[in-house]
Amino acid sequence: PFNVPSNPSEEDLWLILQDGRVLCDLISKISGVEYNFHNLPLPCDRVNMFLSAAADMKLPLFEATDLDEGCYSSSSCKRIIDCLLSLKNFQEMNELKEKPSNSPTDSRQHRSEHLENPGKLVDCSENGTQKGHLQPRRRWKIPSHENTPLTADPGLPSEQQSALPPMNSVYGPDSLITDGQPQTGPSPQHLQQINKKFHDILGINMKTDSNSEVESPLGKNLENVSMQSLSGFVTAVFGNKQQDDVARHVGNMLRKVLEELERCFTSQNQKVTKLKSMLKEHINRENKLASRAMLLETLATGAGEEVKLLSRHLQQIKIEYKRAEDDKEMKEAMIESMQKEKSECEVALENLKRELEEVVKADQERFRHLESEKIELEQTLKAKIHEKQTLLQESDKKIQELEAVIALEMETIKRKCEQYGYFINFQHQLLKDVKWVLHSLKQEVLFLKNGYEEDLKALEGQLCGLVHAAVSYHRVLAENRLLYNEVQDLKGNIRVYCRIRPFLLGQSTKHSTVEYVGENGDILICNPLKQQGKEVAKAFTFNKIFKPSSTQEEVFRDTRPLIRSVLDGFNVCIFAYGQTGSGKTYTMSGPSSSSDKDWGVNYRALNDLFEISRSRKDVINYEVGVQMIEIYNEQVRDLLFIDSSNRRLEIRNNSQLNGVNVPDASMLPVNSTFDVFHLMKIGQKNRAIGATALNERSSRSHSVLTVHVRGTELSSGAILHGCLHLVDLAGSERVDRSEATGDRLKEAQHINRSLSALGDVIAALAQRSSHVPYRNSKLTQLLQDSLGGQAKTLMFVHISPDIDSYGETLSTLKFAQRVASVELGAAKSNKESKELRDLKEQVASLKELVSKKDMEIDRLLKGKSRIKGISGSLFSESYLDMQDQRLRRQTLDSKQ
Ligand SMILES: Nc1ncnc2c1ncn2[C@@H]1O[C@H](COP(=O)(O)OP(=O)(O)OP(=O)(O)O)[C@@H](O)[C@H]1O
Repeated sequence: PFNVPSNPSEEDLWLILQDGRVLCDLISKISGVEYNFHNLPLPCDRVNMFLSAAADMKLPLFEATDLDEGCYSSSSCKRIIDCLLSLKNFQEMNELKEKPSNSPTDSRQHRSEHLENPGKLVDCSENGTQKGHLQPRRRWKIPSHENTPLTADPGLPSEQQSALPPMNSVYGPDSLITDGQPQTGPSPQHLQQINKKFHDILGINMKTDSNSEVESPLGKNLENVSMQSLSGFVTAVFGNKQQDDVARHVGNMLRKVLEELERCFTSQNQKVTKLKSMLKEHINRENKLASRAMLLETLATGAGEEVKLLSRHLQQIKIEYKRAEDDKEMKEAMIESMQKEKSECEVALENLKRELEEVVKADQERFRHLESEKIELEQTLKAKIHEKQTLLQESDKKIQELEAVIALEMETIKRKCEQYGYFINFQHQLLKDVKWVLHSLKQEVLFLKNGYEEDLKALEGQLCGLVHAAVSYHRVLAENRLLYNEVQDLKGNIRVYCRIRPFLLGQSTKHSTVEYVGENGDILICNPLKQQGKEVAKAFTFNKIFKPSSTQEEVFRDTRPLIRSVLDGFNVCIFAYGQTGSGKTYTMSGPSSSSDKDWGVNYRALNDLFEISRSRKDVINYEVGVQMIEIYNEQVRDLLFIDSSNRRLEIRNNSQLNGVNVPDASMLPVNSTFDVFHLMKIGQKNRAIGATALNERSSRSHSVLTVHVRGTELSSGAILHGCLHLVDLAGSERVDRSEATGDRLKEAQHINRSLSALGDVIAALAQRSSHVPYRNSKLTQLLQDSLGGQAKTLMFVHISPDIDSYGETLSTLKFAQRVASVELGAAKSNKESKELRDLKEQVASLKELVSKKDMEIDRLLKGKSRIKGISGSLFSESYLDMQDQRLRRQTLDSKQ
């Protein structure tokens, strides 16, 4: 409806818009307000009028200068078109208000779309109602990939085409606007080109269709490429490759990328130079145009119509100039971005170069290391070769030396062989001589052998004699034992010796109760203070009386034979009886600080025992054990207890237990007198523990030292047992005299009871009574095996000569006499009886026989040792042992 040519060009349309008249007509028509723009002479005033009217209608506005820039500036163009479209929408809405549409839904939709986004150019192109209006808008539509040509628009003038950037450049003119916004990234076509090149560089045959197994991330728009797809791509490309292959591939790839980048840079540089030259041309052309404009302006002053034309021309030139300037700006921006890209590429290139250099450096380092190793190895090998060569040379030398030595040795050996030959011949000769000597020696040996055999036979005879002698020796020994026992029996199985204690220091020696002591065991006791004739002296007879002057040795002398009986296998019991302080302990043990001279019966008996056992060691092997027991208040206690529990012990009358009647008491083995001393000290110490301040324990209890002897006859292996009891009895003083009460009375009663029980037992034995009351006291129970039978009993009765002890002395002697009278009674009554004389003769003859046998044994022993000496010089020890064993066997056989 406006003054528009039927087929306007783009420039025509812009010129119309710049004139402003069409715009003013249009807005007057649409708004219904009459604008008097005809009065306005200048196009810019008319445009300003339009813009103020559009502002009143609250339409989106543009700048007046936007019309000058026109289609060469996308932003200006967009603003203008937004404004016009809004105007158009405004008109359509007015039309709708006037006449309702046949398809209200479509038009409403259409309208609403325009209202929501009045500047959306796509809708304009699709809306057929806008045909014939503003045709150049087609150029600003969003280009699709299919429709966008990759070459220049043939519709454009050649000048404009040359001003546009080439279509294969990064930003083509068709990619300038996307959804109404200027596009800042590369075009899809360009990305495809890059992708293709990238594949070419990688040498990867990638398929870009949707069915391909591995899709290159470069096949998509780079904005959408994620790191996962890139890593997937890398895994797909390199996943099944070896590490070396990957390194090689990456190396190749980097090299190709570098090459490509360099190539890009060179092409970009070329383009930049080209653009620069184009820019220069533009500037030249602008200069030309400016000069032309100046010329035209001068001409315009002359011609009115021509001026109009010229002004048009000028306007056109200005537009061209503007366009050229825009073009220049765009190219500069492009150059800037390309330079930026170049610098980024250069940085990347630098990084790659640096990495490459590092890799190369590492390789070179490795190579150098390997080289140095190689050199070292070569040097080592050379050294070793040299060493081996020197060794080889040395070994060669040594071989030569050894060969020379061997040759010398061979010479020496040859010489020695010759010498040995002579020597062997000489030895042969010598051997012959030796053989001859040997023969003669053999003859001599045979002669000697015959002589020795004869000697041996003689010796054998002698040995047989010796064997017989030995057999008879043992027999004689046994006989001797029996005879000895018979002698002891004849002396009496129960013997009572009386020992008179000397006066003690401080005691008056003026009056002694002992009136007379006879040589044959008689003793007269009287009270010197009593008037003569009133009381007769009391006479007692015992086996022997020891005077106060008797020494310990003398006292023991008559006891010694009984010790021998113990070793012969008989039981012996030695008692010390008497009142307290009468000297019992003195007799049995001796004074406390005793020397050998003062030793009591105990030590002397044991000393003898060990001496005799040692003298018999060739015949019998003795083992000696000791027990020490105390009987206090009819309770048996061990005096050699080891543990602290000194418990009460039981007496078991069992003679089959080798005479050990208190098996629970400690039995300690002894090998010497010293051992016995030691044990007795322990016993006395333990006995003293029970003592009180008032009473000595020793006077209130019986102590029994029992020596058990076990002898093994070496020749026959026969075993004999002997037992020696050494009993220190408690004080025998009478109870009524001591006027004791309480414990003391009880003790005294026990003592008296046990002593009278002992007297009863001994009396029963002496009378050979059918019943012997052993069980009446612990003491008699304990000594049962050693009282009666073949056992020997010896009682030392102790009396004190002082007048104060007269009564006790009398009672003691009476008790002792009761024991002794049985044995001695008969002899006492008829001392001169024939029986006794016979007995004495018999004893004398037996003694003679025993001494003879002893002599015979001595002789045999001497002969044996002599023969042993002779045979020792003639025969070896083993031979003699053999003979000895043979003899022993023969002896045993003969015994059997
Ligand atoms: N034959 C003796 N020669 C010299 N002194 C003696 C003799 N007999 C005993 N004595 C002395 O008499 C004192 C008493 O002797 P002993 O202790 O032996 O008597 P006891 O009968 O054992 O007394 P107890 O019943 O208290 O043990 C002691 O000092 C002792 O040295």
